[in-house]
Amino acid sequence: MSGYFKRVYEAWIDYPQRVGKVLAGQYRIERFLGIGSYGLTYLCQDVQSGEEIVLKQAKPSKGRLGQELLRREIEIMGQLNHRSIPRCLASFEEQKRLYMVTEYVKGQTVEELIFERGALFTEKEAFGIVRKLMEIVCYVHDKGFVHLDIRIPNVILQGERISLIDFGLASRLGEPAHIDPGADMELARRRKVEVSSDLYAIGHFILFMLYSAFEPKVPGVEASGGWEEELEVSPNMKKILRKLLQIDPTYVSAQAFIVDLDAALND
Ligand SMILES: Nc1ncnc2c1ncn2[C@@H]1O[C@H](COP(=O)(O)OP(=O)(O)OP(=O)(O)O)[C@@H](O)[C@H]1O
Repeated sequence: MSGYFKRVYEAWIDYPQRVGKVLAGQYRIERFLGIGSYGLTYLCQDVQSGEEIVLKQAKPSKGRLGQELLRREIEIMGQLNHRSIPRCLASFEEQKRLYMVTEYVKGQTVEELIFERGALFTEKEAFGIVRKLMEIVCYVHDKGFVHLDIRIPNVILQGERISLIDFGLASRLGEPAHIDPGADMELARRRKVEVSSDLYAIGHFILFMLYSAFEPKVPGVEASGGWEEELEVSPNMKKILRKLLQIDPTYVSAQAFIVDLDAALND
């Protein structure tokens, strides 16, 4: 199939289901939340309990691979039980399509806060948020998994509460990594099934928050030295960031990072 027809075909089969449709006789679609690499996500109402829930469907164009990845996500989420991770409530198949039902997390993603609401994070706020995030990340690691997709769209804030969502790429530690042989170094650092991949992703997560408050000294002119030149980061936090981002030898565990983080936060 030519590239053009493939794209048209995929857009057609991946077209979101209509608002108001009831799936499994229980979940009424209220709003289409988004389409990711492998799934379509809806906000639904559970007509039995009245609760809002999130329904994730494997992307039809991804065929068996999409179904397999969703099955994996269901299996992993079923092993996680933490108040800051949406619980997997059910899964079902309808018309040969697999669905996962999870709790709906209210609030805004860090991506929405920065890019839609214009939120500005100070260094203290950014590292304070990451300190809370690390409690969730440590729980995931202690359970024997890595998330592998810690990014600003996957962290939701609601007041003081913080949640980590989207376990679509999560893997069990020790499993082989699924890295495309053509992947660049950046992607390989994020996708290796190792704790360091989550820490590397957290380094970038922090940079996004710090850049929210960044104003170039000369408007429109980028510094050549990247974040180390552009951002005003305290020496302790800079050392931490260099380790997270693997510029300096990285942390051996999430716990080792937390020790440094706590020391810097209490400085
Ligand atoms: N449990 C949840 N509670 C609240 N919002 C959620 C939940 N799960 C997903 N979302 C939201 O639904 C939207 C789509 O999410 P989803 O994870 O399917 O795709 P994505 O993040 O856009 O892409 P990808 O899966 O490729 O990372 C996002 O805006 C996300 O914030």
